Amino acid sequence: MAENPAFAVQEIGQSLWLDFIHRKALQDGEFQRRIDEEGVVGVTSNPSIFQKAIGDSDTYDEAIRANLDLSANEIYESLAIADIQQATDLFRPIYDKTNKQDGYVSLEVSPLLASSTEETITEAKRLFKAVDRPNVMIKIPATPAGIPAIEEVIAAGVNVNVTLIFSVENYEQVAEAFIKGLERRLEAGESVEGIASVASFFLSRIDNAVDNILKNNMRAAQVHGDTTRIAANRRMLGQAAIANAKLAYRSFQRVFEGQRFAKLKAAGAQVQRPLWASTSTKDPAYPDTMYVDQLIGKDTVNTLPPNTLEAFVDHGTVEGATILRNNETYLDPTSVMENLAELGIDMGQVTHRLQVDGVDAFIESFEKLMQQVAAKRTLLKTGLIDRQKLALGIYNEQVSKAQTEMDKSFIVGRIWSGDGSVWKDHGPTIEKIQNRLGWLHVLNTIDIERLKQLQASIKDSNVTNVVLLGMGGSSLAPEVMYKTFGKAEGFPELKVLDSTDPARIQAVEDSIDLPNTLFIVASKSGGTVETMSFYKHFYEKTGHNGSQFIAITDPETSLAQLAQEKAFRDVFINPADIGGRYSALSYFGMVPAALIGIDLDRAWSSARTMIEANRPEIPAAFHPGLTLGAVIGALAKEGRDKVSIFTTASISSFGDWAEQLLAESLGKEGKGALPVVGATVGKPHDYSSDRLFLYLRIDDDSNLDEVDEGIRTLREAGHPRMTLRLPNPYALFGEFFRWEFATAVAGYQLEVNPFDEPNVTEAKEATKELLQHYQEHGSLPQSEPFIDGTSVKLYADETTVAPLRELGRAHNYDEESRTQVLAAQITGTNTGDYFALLVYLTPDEETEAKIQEIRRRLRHVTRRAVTLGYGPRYLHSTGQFHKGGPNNGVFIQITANVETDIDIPGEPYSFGTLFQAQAAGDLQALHNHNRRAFRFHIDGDIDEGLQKLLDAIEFVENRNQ
Ligand SMILES: O=C(CO)[C@@H](O)[C@H](O)[C@H](O)[C@H](O)COP(=O)(O)O
Ligand SMILES: O=C[C@H](O)COP(=O)(O)O
Repeated sequence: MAENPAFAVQEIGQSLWLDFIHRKALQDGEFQRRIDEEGVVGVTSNPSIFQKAIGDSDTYDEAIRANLDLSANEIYESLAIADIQQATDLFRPIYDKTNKQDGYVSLEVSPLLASSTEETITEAKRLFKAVDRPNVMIKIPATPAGIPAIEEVIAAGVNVNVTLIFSVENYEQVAEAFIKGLERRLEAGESVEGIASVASFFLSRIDNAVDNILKNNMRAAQVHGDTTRIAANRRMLGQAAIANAKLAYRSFQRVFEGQRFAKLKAAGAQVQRPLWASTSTKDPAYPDTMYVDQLIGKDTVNTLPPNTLEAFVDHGTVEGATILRNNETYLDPTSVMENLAELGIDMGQVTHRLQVDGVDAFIESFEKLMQQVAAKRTLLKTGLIDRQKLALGIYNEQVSKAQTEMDKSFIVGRIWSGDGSVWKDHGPTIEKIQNRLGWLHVLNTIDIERLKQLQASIKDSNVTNVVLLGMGGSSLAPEVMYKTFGKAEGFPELKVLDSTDPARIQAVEDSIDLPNTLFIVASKSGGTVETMSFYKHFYEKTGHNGSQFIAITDPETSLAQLAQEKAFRDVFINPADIGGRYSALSYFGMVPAALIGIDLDRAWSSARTMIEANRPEIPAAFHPGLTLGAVIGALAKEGRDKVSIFTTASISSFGDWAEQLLAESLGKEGKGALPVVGATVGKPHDYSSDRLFLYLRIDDDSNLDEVDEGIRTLREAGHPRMTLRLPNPYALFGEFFRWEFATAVAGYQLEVNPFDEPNVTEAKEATKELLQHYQEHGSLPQSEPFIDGTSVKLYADETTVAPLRELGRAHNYDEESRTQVLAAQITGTNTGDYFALLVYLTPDEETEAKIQEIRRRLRHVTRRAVTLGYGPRYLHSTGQFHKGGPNNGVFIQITANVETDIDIPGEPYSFGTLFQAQAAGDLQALHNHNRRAFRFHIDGDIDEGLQKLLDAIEFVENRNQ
């Protein structure tokens, strides 16, 4: 007997078929290898198999792309038929060699037709013709509607694989239908030769169902302490399926060795072989080849999924025609059935249910596949798949694992259905999260027609400027839009005011034509101190002219009320379930977009395309939001938690928006991924191994080649990278959504709630207390600098200073030298640390250039990530991460004296005092979290002061050389 069990069974008269199909395996030689080495002589497919092949892989993308105008069903059919044809051609030599006994490939009729005889008949004949190969078998279920169809289709000369058979009675109906079909042919004078059929009898599902009942029985018997009953039930575990198949085989022998069939046989008919299906063991307690070893018999087929086939080839046993025998483990089938009946198990009922469920499961797979194909078609039409490129090197595996896990946990579907438990297990947080998912539904909640009317009313009007007053999520997206698109012809300019620095407020005021300016007061809460202070200032400046104001806020906020009282020009009430940083596509982003003349239809269509491409039907492997989120989350978990975002020139402000989204959503509970934005692309040696690079590029942007080159060099040096190619700037409206979705997904990965910002309020509270002190004492509290130079003073708490002194000593630094103390801090960081420059200066050109130089040099010297944020703006963005994220930040707060000041109408403090109190409040909050933070206060010329910081960096650089 052959040594390989897969060939040995053939000698007993059993054929092994493969229960699997996939284009890749057809093309890369896997099928041929299985024919050659594993004795495979046929193939079965079903809707679940095609769902996995077509729906869950990218192998078919090219073929789908070539058929984008077809319906999902037509696309599926063209793919399936092409695979079946390729497989039939591959197995044709076997078909010829075995004289039409083997070499068949099965294709199932749509499971949606399982309850209609007529439609099944038509469909089976149509598919048989469409595949157009003699060795194809059309699969028809053995349902009540299927049985008459089988007879009819056999009579028409079609090869049939009857599927979903679970009971012996049903098997006998199938055999009867087959024989009748052949008899009709004989009667009609037609040939019965070469018409092949198999009857697919399912195994593991029967054991699954019966074992469940037995185990329930055992639990019940346990309650009564009935050990005899427990034992009787236990003895029957794992017996039902094999016993049932053996009984079916007896029927087979009776029918096909009987007189009636003899006549057909004489006319050249083949027997309808029983085919064992559902043969992978589902209960890991059972041997993985039990449905193969025990069911070997002449004139049978066993169709095996790849794993089971491999297991059988590896360690299967072939001990003759086991189907005819019993042994100590697998008992006599008749007695098994009697025992099961005695234990109250009605096999008729069990098998009937299994067939009904089986049809349903195939329908489910089929429908899922249709949705996936439709979604894939949409996705391919958008070009999004081709435009997202992962180059993650060794991290590929983690990311695909994360994708698979999320697919299995239905994360995308659960997010879309508003399931807050995706992020938190239980408790009131779930409800809070559920009230933060409105960004998913902007297409239904934002009234674009109303925005178009607003747009029309502004175009060519006397409004020359729009000033947006708002912080963080209420201002960042409009800023990106204006910086990217500018203003369209006939529309006003947009200025974003998000700083309490009096010089900046003055600069805005000086740059506008006040009477012709429209102010947008944008605040979700309606109570943000900066925003409302700006409002008070400009409301007074306009001479209390409410018609120069528009409010964007949540329902029933004090701002909504104010807008009504002061007769604002317009009020946009935003859905309350959209959090600030997820509000780009809500009124917070779209009202300013309308006012600067952005093409709203184009913007909305870009957003819509992306939103649809993120629907649950899109498989995890291609899902744009899930993929980006998986990359960010999985790499952060691997220590690549500094997310450097680079863009080409025209969309360079996108990073500021994404920075808030990622930092504030993920930086909490000591975890997070730190966005690093606005930096120049460095050389590989500027970075250590804590980076992930995310690159957004516009296809024909001005500096494309330069950035491409820089990024390529980083990738070649082994840094992981994901590139998102955008066809034009309007694609940003889609990106807003992709990044929001991705952030929600990364929040799931990092097990944090991505919709709250628990640590932002701490700086606010500290600021409030300082302002209270100011009110009571006429000045902000003063602390003692630990280095008191003439042009620069350094302040910090003892937790920050003590280790610095120690480090300084180790390096023989002068404890009183500012440069050397700073140098100690610059030198004294650990792997994974980052620097944050928190700048409370007015960013004129010269200052900005110097700060950028500091940033670049600091990165170069330390290879640490260096972030840059202007206060108080960053408080509404990275401020959350600084305090809530991991304690690996070193904070250098840069302040200066306020030269000119502006009063805030109705408040006892000025903008200048507020600005200073915000800096001091944040420093205090950082210290409260034991962060290494110090204040670098410039007392005099800014440029000179900043030079001192550069000197310290240079000092370290020189020491390093
Ligand atoms: O019907 C045939 C062969 O005719 C098979 O393709 C059959 O559908 C499969 O073996 C089963 O669906 C697999 O079932 P299971 O292992 O998932 O329980
Ligand atoms: O990111 C949001 C900012 O903290 C501002 O909040 P707000 O919209 O309630 O004014």
